[in-house]
Amino acid sequence: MKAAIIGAGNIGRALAQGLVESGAAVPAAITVTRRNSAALAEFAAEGFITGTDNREAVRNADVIFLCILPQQLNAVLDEIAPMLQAQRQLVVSVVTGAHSSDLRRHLGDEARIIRAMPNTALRVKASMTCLAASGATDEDLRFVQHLFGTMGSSIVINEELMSAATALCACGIAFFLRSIRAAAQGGVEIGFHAHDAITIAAQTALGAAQLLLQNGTHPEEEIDKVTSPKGCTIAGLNEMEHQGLSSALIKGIKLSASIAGELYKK
Ligand SMILES: NC(=O)c1ccc[n+]([C@@H]2O[C@H](COP(=O)([O-])OP(=O)(O)OC[C@H]3O[C@@H](n4cnc5c(N)ncnc54)[C@H](OP(=O)(O)O)[C@@H]3O)[C@@H](O)[C@H]2O)c1
Ligand code: PRO
Repeated sequence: MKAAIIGAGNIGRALAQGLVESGAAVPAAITVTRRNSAALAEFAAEGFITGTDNREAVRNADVIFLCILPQQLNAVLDEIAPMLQAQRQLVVSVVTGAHSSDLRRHLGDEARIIRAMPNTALRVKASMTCLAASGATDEDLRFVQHLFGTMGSSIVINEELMSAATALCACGIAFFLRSIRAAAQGGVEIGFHAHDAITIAAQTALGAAQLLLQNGTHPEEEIDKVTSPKGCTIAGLNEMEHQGLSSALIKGIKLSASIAGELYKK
């Protein structure tokens, strides 16, 4: 696979690294672009093809990943549209809030488009990626599912749920990271050095996630196995709930999803 990553920022970086780490592509088959050429030096040092010319990057690619900000999308689409060969090339957009019909307005009716909503854990092959196809073939979708599957897990969703996916999955990693940081700060208050507190909190979070993913259980079922009667877990949990833990997460995710849906229009 020859890939073009248009927009080598945070998620473009994670994607480039994930593609290589997972063995899906070698650096020499991936062209990464951004306008600031100095910022591409580290990619070049790792063997990626780099450049500031999006058209040139698209010309040589089988798969084009759009990794620019929503407000940068229209200019990029207009720039690459004349180069795009729908028969030969697949467009994968990770851009928040831009519907496939928005992309199609610029790229034409024939364009094969898949929207993807991964998170930065792509770079450690542990992303959750939500996918929705528009005008792409079943084979395209299977290919992209496989691709993101090598960098974690992937799930196909209705495109109308893409803003919800953005909040739960792409922003979600920041929400869980903040939770781990908060737990670690609590850990420091009760006696651990910061580094140990983060290691303990992060591994504990990983264990919690693996219990759910491997056992297919509901979180509350696993919690019931931890909360001894009159014990310290239920005391801690109930205090967190009195302080609004679940409510804060739910409200944050709802706000995030509603803003995700508006970002492209701004
Ligand atoms: N970050 C995440 O975790 C995440 C997860 C899922 C989806 N997304 C979505 O992915 C997109 C990118 O997010 P991000 O966080 O990676 O943003 P970012 O770090 O700002 O990256 C965007 C990149 O696009 C480049 N760029 C801007 N205009 C360009 C152009 N005309 N041609 C080529 N490159 C151009 C920018 O570099 P120059 O200024 O040097 O051009 C920048 O490196 C957004 O739509 C976001 O909603 C992000
Ligand atoms: N980062 C982007 C944002 O914060 C979209 C999901 C993750 O807008």
